Amino acid sequence: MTTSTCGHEYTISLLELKEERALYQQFCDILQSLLPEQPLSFFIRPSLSNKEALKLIYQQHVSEPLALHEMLEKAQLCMSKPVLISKSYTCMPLRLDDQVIGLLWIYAVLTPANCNLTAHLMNVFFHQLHTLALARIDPLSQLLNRQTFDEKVLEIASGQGFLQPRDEPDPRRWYLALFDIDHFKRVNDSFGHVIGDEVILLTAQHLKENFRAEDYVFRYGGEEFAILFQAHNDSEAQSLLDRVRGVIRSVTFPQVGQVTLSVGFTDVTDVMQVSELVNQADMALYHAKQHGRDRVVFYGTLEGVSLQVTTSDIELF
Ligand SMILES: Nc1nc2c(ncn2[C@@H]2O[C@H](COP(=O)(O)OP(=O)(O)OP(=O)(O)O)[C@@H](O)[C@H]2O)c(=O)[nH]1
Repeated sequence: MTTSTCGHEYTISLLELKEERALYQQFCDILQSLLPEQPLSFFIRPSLSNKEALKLIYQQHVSEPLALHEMLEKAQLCMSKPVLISKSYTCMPLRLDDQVIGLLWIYAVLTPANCNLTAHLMNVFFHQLHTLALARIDPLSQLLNRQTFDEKVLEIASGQGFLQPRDEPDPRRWYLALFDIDHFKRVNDSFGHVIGDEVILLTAQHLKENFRAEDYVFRYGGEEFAILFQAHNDSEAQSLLDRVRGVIRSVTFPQVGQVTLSVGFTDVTDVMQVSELVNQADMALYHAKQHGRDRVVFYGTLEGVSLQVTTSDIELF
């Protein structure tokens, strides 16, 4: 962070950033230099999804922080105000569609000048975050798009989680699953592309709802979805994917009725190339398609079998 104290320079420094992690870091650096003596906590929902809980991003000089639910309750007090100032604290909530998607809580009363500048910079930060988030979204399904996929896989394979890992004694590992809607061409041919698009959208929503907020759900291609998710082991991953497959199988899609999915998955190791990882999940998906569809296949169970699949048979992405 520069030593500048100029609001304009702070604004420019936020708008220049094209990567979310750097944007968070910059905003936290700004808070540190703008409010060096103030105890504060800064929370945000990193994906801007209202399903996700607020995460603590930054804290300084805080000895006894308020519980998050207390903060949220207090934030509700300023529904129509951009900033809430009491005798002992200043609260700046960020809102999107009536949801609090971020919260800066300062355990002190700011001067009006500092308060205005901080509120302004918080809005600049949020709008830049929102712009970056929109560039990562597929417009039809509202899932993360293909362009974001490689970036996230590399991030995960190199051991950098964007979010803090859950505090569990038995850590979970990352897996990649490829979901493909079965006989989707028939849906388009029988009902038209508009209904086909609706099936893609509804499937995307069900997938998103059935994975955790910290997992990543992508629209990978036309009727294909890629999921980066966590499980303790291979059998837990298999059960989770089978459950999701079952959920979608039980949905009655308007006009179309039942839709099934084939799924191939593999575990993510830190030495993998993205292409190798996708190739493994794709081989498992291919196997699921070849063995009746509407099933989940783990790449790790394909030893020997995968060798029978010739490269020309595999639809690489
Ligand atoms: N409506 C709609 N259709 C799409 C979209 N993207 C791809 N498709 C169609 O999805 C269909 C995929 O067909 P195939 O690759 O033959 O696969 P399938 O019919 O699902 O058969 P299996 O995968 O073998 O079960 C093609 O007809 C594409 O035109 C999209 O965004 N919207």
